[in-house]
Amino acid sequence: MQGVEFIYFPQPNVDYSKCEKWVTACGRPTTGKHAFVVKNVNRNTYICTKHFVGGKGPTAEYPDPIPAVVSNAELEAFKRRKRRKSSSSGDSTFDSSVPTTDNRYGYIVAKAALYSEADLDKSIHNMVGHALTKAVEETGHPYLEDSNTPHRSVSYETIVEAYRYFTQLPEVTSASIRAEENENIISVQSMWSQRDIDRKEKTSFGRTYVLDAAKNVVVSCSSPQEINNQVWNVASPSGKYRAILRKQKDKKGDDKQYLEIWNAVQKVKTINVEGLEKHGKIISDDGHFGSFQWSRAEGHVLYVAEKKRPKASSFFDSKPFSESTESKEKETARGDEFLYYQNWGEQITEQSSTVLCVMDVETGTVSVLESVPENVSPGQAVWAPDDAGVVFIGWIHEPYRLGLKHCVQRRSFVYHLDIQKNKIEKISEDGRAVRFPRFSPDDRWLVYLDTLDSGPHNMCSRLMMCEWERRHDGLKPILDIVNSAKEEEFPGLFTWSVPVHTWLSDSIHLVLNTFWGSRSEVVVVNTQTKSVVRVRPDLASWSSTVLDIHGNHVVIGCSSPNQAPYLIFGTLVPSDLGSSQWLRLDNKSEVITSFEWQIIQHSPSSDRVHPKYGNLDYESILYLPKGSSVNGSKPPLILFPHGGPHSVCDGSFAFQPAVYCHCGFAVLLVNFRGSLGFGQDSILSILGRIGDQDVKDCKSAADEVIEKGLADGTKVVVCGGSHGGFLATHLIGQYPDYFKAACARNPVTNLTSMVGTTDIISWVFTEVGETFSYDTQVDATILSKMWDASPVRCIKQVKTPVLLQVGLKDLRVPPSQSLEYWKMLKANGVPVRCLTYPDSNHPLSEVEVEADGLINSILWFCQHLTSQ
Ligand SMILES: CSCC[C@H](NC=O)C(=O)N[C@@H](Cc1ccccc1)C(=O)O
Repeated sequence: MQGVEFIYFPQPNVDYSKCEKWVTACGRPTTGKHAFVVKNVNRNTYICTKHFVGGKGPTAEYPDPIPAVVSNAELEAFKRRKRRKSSSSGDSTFDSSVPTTDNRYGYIVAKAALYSEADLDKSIHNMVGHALTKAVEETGHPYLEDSNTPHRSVSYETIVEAYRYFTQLPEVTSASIRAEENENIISVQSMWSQRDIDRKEKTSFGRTYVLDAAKNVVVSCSSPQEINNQVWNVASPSGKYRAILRKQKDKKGDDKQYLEIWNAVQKVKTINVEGLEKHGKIISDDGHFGSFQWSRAEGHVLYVAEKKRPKASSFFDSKPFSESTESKEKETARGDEFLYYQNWGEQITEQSSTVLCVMDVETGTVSVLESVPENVSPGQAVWAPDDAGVVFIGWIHEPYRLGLKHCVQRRSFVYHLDIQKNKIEKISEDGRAVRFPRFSPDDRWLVYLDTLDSGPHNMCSRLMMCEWERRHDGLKPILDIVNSAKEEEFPGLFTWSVPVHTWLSDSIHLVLNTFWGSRSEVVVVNTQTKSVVRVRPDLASWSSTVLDIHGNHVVIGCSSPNQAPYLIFGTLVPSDLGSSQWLRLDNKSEVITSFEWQIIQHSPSSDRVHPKYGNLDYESILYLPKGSSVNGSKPPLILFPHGGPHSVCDGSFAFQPAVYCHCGFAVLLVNFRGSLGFGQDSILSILGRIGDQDVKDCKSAADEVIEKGLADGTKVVVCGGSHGGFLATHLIGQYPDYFKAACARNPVTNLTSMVGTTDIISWVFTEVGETFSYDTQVDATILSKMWDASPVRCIKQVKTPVLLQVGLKDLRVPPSQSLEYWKMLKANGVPVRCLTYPDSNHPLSEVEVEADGLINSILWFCQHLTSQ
């Protein structure tokens, strides 16, 4: 392995003079806050091999380190001096018994290190960079190697190899900032997720960066450490304690949860929360119900759990009913063994009714807050000022629950529960759906997001605010719905999440994430002037997402289609955002050299202009294999529309298109009208027009790319999941000669049969332009609209071979949608192959399933691109 290695530093108690010599030689400051002197050296001190002439560590000729940052001229001078002096130091030469360091990752890293951040970053950079370069060098673009006979040049081994290279790129999942006692010293704890195809799972690992905010430098960075069983890990406001919720299998193999309290040096206690039998499972950070928060006084932890269910027993269970068992007996429900508990749909099947719980850290006792109305499932709870109560979101679950995943419009309220007075009040307006309540650092202001409580499953949000003490005087929108926006203007707030800490220290500015065209942007909102300003921490990355805020410090995840995620730390100056300071925590992650990408703007042709909303432009992201037009051979094209339809391809690093493009395909991700980030009119424009407007937007985007000569119009395939699969199956029905192959993951194929089976019935009504209410019945007129919008309508035209990928546990688009389509294709003599994944639900995102689906799709495309 090329690159940097780390070796142990000589220990003062073993060889004081060598230690002292090395300390001086490596040229670190010996005074000031970050002084490096002999007394700082301990068993965890390492030195990077780049500190030695030759860059490979101590040699007989150059046994001692030199400062890391030396110019070539300085290095030559050092060598000359050394030659003149000859080797007269008397020091022992390199001791081969130096203990080896951790090399689990194929390169050697140190735990607490004496090295420059750049050194470590270079080693990672090299590792990933070499891997990818090697992949292209050794395998070429599998498809492009011989574009006339691609089926011969591509083997699954080649694709597997390419797949493996991409699994080396971790994705950041969260980060939190903590200030040490010395306020300039900041630590950033980051969590990452990485595919491990051999273990068939995603592994999580943590890395901690220690920064000197005043000097804007990274002081040290821990090696990655795998952390797989933490459900929550949250620091107390002072940073003195941590509450960790851990899941662990018991001897029977059942998942158990334990709540642990840690101080700076040790675990203080473990509470077997399930053993207390107060509630069901504590809910994780699921983006819907879950929250886990210390009280300001640090005496309590607030969390959300599934409600305890009464024990059900059979009618024939003949336990004697005695005095001593009376109270227990009352808790059991005879004949309820098979009672149906409705859940919250796709991927939220463990939640039915939730409860708010408070754990007393001192005593380890748990109280379930009882005053939440019966028809409400609470979640996203935060402590109210003075810890006197809690503020939470309550979703109304009567008359029945509609799936919550990817659906922001579910009827809900912001509630305040005064714990002492046991009094509950509604804060938000009626007729709305609300999310993410957040108090300002001075506890004066409360903000949250709201949308209509009906209509499309995602849309433009309002940012609402009230002054807490005067909350009864009303709420004001800080950001309102934006119907349409000109180029570069703010298109409205479109977001799936708001960081737990979202305010800057002045309690005036908020930092939020939003989709802005085909991009994820971080914006600073001034709640007084209502201005919205984008902050772009790094011009080298296209998309950014704020992960945590502390004071005026922010940590932001950055990436681009061809750049793996990395972190940037920033110190914002709210009055002059342009002078904010940025610091890259990881060295620039590898730019994937096998492809390039660009944004393409589209204006619908005059026949496609919306009758009500007029001209609405849209965009797409085109990935192009590098060198694909060499010798005039154009790459085949994968048209890849997103699902939703109210979602967006935001230009952050995306695994699937990256693998496709690395394998030699041009990939076109289309943000057709109806996507997030282009104003509310764009969202509304598609309602009643799915299967038509969106289909034409995608087809014409592909036409434009082909007309520009960027891809081969005779080699076009299409793929997509869910609504993207709906578009793929529509496209092959409406343009039977255009596509050589199609791949659809859990596609919506027939709305008339899906309306009774999906967890989000409302979607079917809304998207065909009908109003949904819980008691609406489908009649012949509505059914015919649904039929007209369905891909099965054009089944007779389909000629394109179809690969179906089906999660048998999908609640969103039930497998019957794919299987119904499969039967029709079979009956009509169209080549079809169907992969069913027994334990998968809608996204097919389990590592093994994702890999199987991805590789099969590439092989399917290659097979049918050549068999004409
Ligand atoms: C009744 S199925 C509707 C299709 C589904 N829409 C919402 O869930 C869909 O297309 N799902 C997308 C997931 C998604 C949806 C919204 C935003 C981001 C992702 C898919 O599986 O790709």
